[in-house]
Amino acid sequence: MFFKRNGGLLLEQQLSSGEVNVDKIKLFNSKEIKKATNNFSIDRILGQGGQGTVYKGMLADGRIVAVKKSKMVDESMLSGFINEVVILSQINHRNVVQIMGCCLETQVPLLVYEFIPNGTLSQYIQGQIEEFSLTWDRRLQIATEVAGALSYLHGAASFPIYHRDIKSANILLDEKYRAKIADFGTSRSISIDQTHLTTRVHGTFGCLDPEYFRSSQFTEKSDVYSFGVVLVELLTGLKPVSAVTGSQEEEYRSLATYFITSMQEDGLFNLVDARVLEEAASETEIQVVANLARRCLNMNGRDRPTMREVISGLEAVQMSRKSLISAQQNSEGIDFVEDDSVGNWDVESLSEVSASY
Ligand SMILES: Nc1ncnc2c1ncn2[C@@H]1O[C@H](COP(=O)(O)OP(=O)(O)OP(=O)(O)O)[C@@H](O)[C@H]1O
Repeated sequence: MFFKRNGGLLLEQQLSSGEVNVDKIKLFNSKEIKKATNNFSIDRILGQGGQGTVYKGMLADGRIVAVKKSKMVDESMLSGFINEVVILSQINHRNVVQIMGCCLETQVPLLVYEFIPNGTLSQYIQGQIEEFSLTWDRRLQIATEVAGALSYLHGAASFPIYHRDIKSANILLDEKYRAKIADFGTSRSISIDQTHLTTRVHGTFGCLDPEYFRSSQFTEKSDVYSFGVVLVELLTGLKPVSAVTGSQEEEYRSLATYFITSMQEDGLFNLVDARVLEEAASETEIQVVANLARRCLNMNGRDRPTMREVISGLEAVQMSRKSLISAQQNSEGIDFVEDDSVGNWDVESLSEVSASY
């Protein structure tokens, strides 16, 4: 009965139509999941989101998993769950969280993912996890990884997939602090939704493309906008939306607007996180990343870069840094391994290319 009510028939239909990668999706039984999560014990809760609660669990074979339990039952939310199964089953990318299967024979549907141990990017940016602060190199690496995953979703997968809710709270960090994009509940693939038109606007305030908000037309450039907000968070260490202090009524400031205005008024460096200012080898590095972020946040989607362009901008900064470190080690007489990918990057060549980013 629950299997039917939780969209099991819809999933079976997708399975038989070949839209779901059957090898990747295991249908778990409820006993297995109850045992794995110690009957959904409170001390196993990893986090709570709009769609439900996520628990840590251990399967009988010893694998550690994250189990998302929906907080519905509202019929309209069911499609979000099945949607996430269908989309994730088709994605194979090292920077996208892997789905392992689902369980539909419980009162509410359950999704089972690989467990990602180091929390969310937003927790680090906002200093909620104090024992580890993100270096400038790690921030650049995370941004490049997320950009790589989005570029894959937009173009390299067998058909385009739009995430539609990119934000630092949906970027998980693994044991080596590598990024994994999570939460595909509202994502869409073009093969499922040919029109790209949606009646309900999905996304998160502060991270949502204003053009999509006006038109209800979601494009790959809407994900690019949300990525721009993440890039600004990494540069500044600020939240996407924050309450304006001292205001009588509830007033909120959008980081994207604040950032663009500050750049226009030559105030970029007042906004940049202290750690980034300290660790960047030159202001040009920060300027290149800030210019990229500004372009991602363009009001007009057509004027935003593709994720591919964003990757080459970020890689230019990373290569310039690597090249600088090699040169420093060389001048200090430290042995270093020649890295051909680095090339002859220096601050000047980065300055030259910075205009194009
Ligand atoms: N695979 C995972 N491994 C470890 N922790 C996870 C995993 N998936 C989710 N979490 C934790 O659970 C929290 C909520 O997850 P998620 O954002 O997917 O839920 P949601 O209900 O869909 O949220 P949203 O409000 O963004 O729609 C995350 O912020 C994270 O802390």
